[in-house]
Amino acid sequence: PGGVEKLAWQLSDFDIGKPLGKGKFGNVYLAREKKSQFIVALKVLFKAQLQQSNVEHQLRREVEIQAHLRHPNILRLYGYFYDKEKIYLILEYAAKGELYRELQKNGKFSEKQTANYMVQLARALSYCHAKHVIHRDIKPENLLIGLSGELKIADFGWSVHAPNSRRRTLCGTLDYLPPEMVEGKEHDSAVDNWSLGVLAYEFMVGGPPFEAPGHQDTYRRIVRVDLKFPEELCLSDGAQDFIRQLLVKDPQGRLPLSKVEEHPWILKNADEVV
Ligand SMILES: COc1ccc(C(=O)Nc2ccccc2)cc1NC(=O)CCSCc1cnc2[nH]ccc2c1
Repeated sequence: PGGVEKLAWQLSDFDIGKPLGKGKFGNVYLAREKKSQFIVALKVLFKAQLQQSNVEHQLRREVEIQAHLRHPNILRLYGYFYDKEKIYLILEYAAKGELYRELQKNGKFSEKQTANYMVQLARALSYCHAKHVIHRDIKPENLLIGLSGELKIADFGWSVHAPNSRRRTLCGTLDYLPPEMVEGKEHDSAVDNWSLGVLAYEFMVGGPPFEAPGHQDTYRRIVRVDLKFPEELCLSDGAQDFIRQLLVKDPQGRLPLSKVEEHPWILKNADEVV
């Protein structure tokens, strides 16, 4: 009967389409829920692999966190179901795909495009911080683009409740991590403010600010906040000031997310506040 909350989803409720991506724990497929014809992304995770990597608790926490997040710039997790060997995540489908492909294709974004993305990210992160969720992994690979070109923070493999000092296994790139995290210190939501600055730099310059040949070199550049703007790029003073206000060693000294939309460079370059 209509209106009765669906008890549990199952695979036969969906038509499976093309693969959207291959992840560490499983693959993602375009899918359509048969009754409603609603398009989703179905992420298939293998229980065995999750157990081997001992990340079931992380997935459980993430599903718990995601269930309460509803924001236009945060990719939705609509639900999940499982069978004997797999867990299926029913995710929002971002029709315009992965942001880093855009970045690779164009090399870099304009100051206007970047300012608009900064506003959207600041709103999504403010929303998360209000719910005491810090993302800690804001990088181009974790950003998707929705049908109307809006940004969606898409991967919550590392979101935790703030404050947190759990040492993050530095397997991924250090490029987006703030000094306090690379130094393994206690960190709070200000880590996301730092990442916003790294992203703004990467969007307008085409590569992350502290890129270096090796881990150690990147580490040193981050803890020294060794920030340089390529002369030939003629990045506007406003853009440089915006980035400098976020890439501050002292977490408390970083531009608060609530002040991002008031920054002169944002006011000048972002489209009217919707
Ligand atoms: C809210 O989102 C997520 C929530 C949880 C997880 C996850 O896997 N958690 C996990 C897994 C194992 C251990 C611990 C935690 C992943 C995502 N998000 C994505 O994976 C984004 C790309 S898949 C979707 C999607 C959409 N729209 C697209 N358009 C083009 C490609 C594409 C791809």
